Amino acid sequence: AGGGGGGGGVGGVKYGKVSDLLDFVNLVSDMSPAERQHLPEEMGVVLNKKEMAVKSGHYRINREVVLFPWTLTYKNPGCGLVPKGSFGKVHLAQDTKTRKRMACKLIPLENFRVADVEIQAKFRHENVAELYGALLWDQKLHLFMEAGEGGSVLEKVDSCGPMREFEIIWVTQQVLRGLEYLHSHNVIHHDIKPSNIVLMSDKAVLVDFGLTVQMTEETYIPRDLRGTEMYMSPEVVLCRGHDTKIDLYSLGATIIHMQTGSPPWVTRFPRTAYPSYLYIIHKLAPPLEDVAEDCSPAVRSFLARAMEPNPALRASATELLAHEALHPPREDQ
Ligand SMILES: Nc1nnc(-c2c[nH]c3ncc(-c4c[nH]c5ccccc45)cc23)o1
Repeated sequence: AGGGGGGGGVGGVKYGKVSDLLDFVNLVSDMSPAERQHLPEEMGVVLNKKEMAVKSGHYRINREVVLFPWTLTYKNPGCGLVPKGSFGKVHLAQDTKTRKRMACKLIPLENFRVADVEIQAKFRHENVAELYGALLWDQKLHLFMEAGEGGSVLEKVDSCGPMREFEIIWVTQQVLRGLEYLHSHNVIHHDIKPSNIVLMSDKAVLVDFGLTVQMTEETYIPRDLRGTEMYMSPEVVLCRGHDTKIDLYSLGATIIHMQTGSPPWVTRFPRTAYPSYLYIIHKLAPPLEDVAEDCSPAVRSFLARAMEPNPALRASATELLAHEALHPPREDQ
């Protein structure tokens, strides 16, 4: 897959379908380090025929595409490289022929998991960052994806401070639509937090599927602790099995971060004194004391439903989308 064929050219990059891309990434990830040494220099599958112009089987950095540091939308001193995702640096990329701007995540082969790509390739939704193609150059996998040029919610909050309630409601609706779709396919994102929500002019999308899990049973029994502590639900901390409801708890924690500028817990339990929050979450969740003082009663009620400690009683994405907090009466009504 990807080697030599397709595109009628000499390079190893071809246009293909999702199944071709999955064959390619499985082939590459199954290889031993020794076998990887003998891979062609350039290899890959491009899904997005419209906006990625493969030329005679080639799609080369600084030829068919250029990568450059992401000039942050805000003035914060970011090094121009987007904060690392689960296992990769994210650059801004631009196709030299179509001018299409994309996000390009570089993942060293030794860190690459097929799950990184599989979910994004198989499940397409307007609130899930679209995967445009996967290419291998000098032992690094380059994932080309839909770019959120407004940066992530974390950058926005770090640079501009707490968000206003109507902005929080807008982001929450977008995230819930993406989660409702993923959960309807038994997919758990597993790392919902401000840095994994990126902004475009007209929507927000979920990114970083490196910890994603596709459930085959009612409950997912984890082998390891996955996610980011401050946004983690009590049932994940307990490690006795969980389901898609964990993403809604993490969304609640993300809302607290958007409205106060800090994740839950850290203001009351400073990181300097608490190396881990797992016990605190287990004993004290939900962190409703960390909800912003000026939070509206409707959003406060939303948070109680999203962060209900018992996942069986916690609201689903569909139920939360119907919550009154997301349908505030218009000013003039
Ligand atoms: N870990 C991860 N896996 N996939 C992505 C990703 C896909 N499309 C994207 N678009 C934008 C950004 C992004 C994050 N912080 C930023 C700050 C400034 C500008 C852009 C950004 C990240 C992505 O990120």
